[in-house]
Amino acid sequence: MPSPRRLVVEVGNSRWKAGLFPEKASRGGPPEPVATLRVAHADDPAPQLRAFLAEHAPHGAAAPAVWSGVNPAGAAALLAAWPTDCGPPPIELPRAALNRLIANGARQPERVGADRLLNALAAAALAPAGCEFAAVADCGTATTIDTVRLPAHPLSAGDRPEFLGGAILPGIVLCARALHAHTAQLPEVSFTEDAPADGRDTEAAIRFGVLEMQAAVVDRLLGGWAEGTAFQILTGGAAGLTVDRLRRCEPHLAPHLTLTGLFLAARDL
Ligand SMILES: Nc1ncnc2c1ncn2[C@@H]1O[C@H](COP(=O)(O)OP(=O)(O)OP(=O)(O)O)[C@@H](O)[C@H]1O
Ligand SMILES: CC(C)(CO)[C@@H](O)C(=O)NCCC(=O)O
Ligand SMILES: [K+]
Repeated sequence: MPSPRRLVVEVGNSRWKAGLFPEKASRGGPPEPVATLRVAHADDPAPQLRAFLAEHAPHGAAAPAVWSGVNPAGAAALLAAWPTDCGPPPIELPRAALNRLIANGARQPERVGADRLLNALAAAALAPAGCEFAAVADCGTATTIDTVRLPAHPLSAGDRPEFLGGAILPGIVLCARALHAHTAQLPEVSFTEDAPADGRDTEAAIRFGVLEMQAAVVDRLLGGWAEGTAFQILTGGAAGLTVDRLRRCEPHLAPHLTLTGLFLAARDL
């Protein structure tokens, strides 16, 4: 019988994401999901979750599944529609559990989004030994660019990573939507890998402007913090569209960073 897999679910503002992780930690490097799923809140979760688990956890996932997130209404809807033939609905990662794993240097620590703290936790696991700081850009509905002080002695129980705060700005879709909502002539555009963003028509000019704006902020903050010595990580749904436009920094791409942070925290429950 293969080792069981742990299901974790992160509830974002536009989508929820699930990750299946091997229950037993592999030696070397932070845990990576064996499979992931991204579903828009507007979609019925049941069919996609059933198909995902049937394919990637045919012997059932280890209980309990754990969720965390920044969108209480989205989480309530997901839990209400959870197909119980897939196992009991996930339990919420208690904030206290997260607080045990990561110190929080924010002025109002309880207001910091769990996704930002989970990213910081995963960044600390991912950063090479000897780094003093990590910086994480997460390009989602909102984009966040945060810094983390890394523990000098990761194996000593009292030495935790510390979330230091950062920037919150609109993600690429929100930027484009705001242009459409507040102008007479600008259309709503979508961002796909093959849609032109070369500025040669109205849609392409909006994509060009918005993507360059995101990349410029990521470049400036990720590349600038701690004089560029922080370990730099890029994640989120729009990371792939952003990375090629960076000029100054070459961040480590970690598409499932938040899920890795959630698995680390869930494993510690
Ligand atoms: N297939 C795709 N290719 C490129 N970019 C995408 C794709 N799907 C979504 N995006 C972009 O990713 C962003 C959403 O990212 P992500 O899935 O990380 O966050 P989310 O669930 O929308 O929000 P949250 O920040 O709350 O987690 C949007 O800006 C969207 O344009
Ligand atoms: C900033 C977002 C929207 C990013 O997903 C989320 O982390 C959030 O709602 N945070 C609450 C405010 C804060 O983190 O300070
Ligand atoms: K996010």
